[in-house]
Amino acid sequence: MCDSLKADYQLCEELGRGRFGVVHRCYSSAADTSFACKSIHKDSLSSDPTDRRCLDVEPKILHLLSGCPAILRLHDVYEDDEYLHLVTDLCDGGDLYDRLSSGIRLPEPDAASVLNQLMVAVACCHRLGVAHRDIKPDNILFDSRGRLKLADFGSAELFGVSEMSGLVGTPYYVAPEVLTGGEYDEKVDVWSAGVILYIMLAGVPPFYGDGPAETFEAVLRGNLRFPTKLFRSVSPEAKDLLRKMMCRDVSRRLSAEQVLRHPWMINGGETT
Ligand SMILES: Nc1ncnc2c1ncn2[C@@H]1O[C@H](COP(=O)(O)OP(=O)(O)OP(=O)(O)O)[C@@H](O)[C@H]1O
Repeated sequence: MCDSLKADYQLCEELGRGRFGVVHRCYSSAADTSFACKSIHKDSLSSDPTDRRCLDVEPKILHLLSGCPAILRLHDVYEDDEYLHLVTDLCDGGDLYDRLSSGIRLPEPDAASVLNQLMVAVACCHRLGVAHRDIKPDNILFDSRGRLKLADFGSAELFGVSEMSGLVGTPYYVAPEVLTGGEYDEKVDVWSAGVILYIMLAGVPPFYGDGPAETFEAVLRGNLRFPTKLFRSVSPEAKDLLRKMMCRDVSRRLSAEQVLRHPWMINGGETT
């Protein structure tokens, strides 16, 4: 354990474990507040360059985004021979994955409130030249007051400096242009957020198959459908927004800012 971390924070209970490390609650007596401390064990990262780049990229990008609302804020970074420790906002209100995992469907105003906070975060990333590239319910956390915090920037990339390419993301949420192997832009995040909106309203993802390969196939070739059984009570305005977020033609897909200005968002999901 890093001495300078111990001097600044008291390490408390474990909150969870990921592939590369463990997350604890930590308490700062100076600030009289609790934070989360993610400790990444450097040896647990394979020699895979994609895994190793998380060590560099995540703290740099979180630092760059530190003024953005609705993004997990990085407060401190500590490093020793074995570990990298990232001290961030504490999100003890759970994540969107847990809220949706029972196939629960949210009323439109609740879905609009989640999407609004998510798109404020995404629009801020895009203004600063950052594409998240792995937007999914597990990476959408809530603090104790229920405020949304977009997390996990280990797959994020700066665009504008060079073109983005490479297969990153998670099967249900990945945009089709990522799968075709060419270059793509930050609108991959709008597609993923559209998939999340669909799941919030329908309780199931728009594209899925038996296993990742079939899901990729469905993302690449499937039509966006609104089965009557699931969408009978969903408003035409919400369906219009879904079509415009999951538009295969990237030039016609809405930007994050345009999503925030869509009538369904402006009306907070309240329809007449
Ligand atoms: N800021 C936080 N506040 C509260 N709990 C957190 C916070 N960050 C992570 N956690 C908890 O710790 C667990 C592990 O988080 P971590 O970011 O290491 O991995 P992950 O994103 O779940 O998985 P992976 O990194 O393997 O893709 C999470 O599932 C969550 O329960």
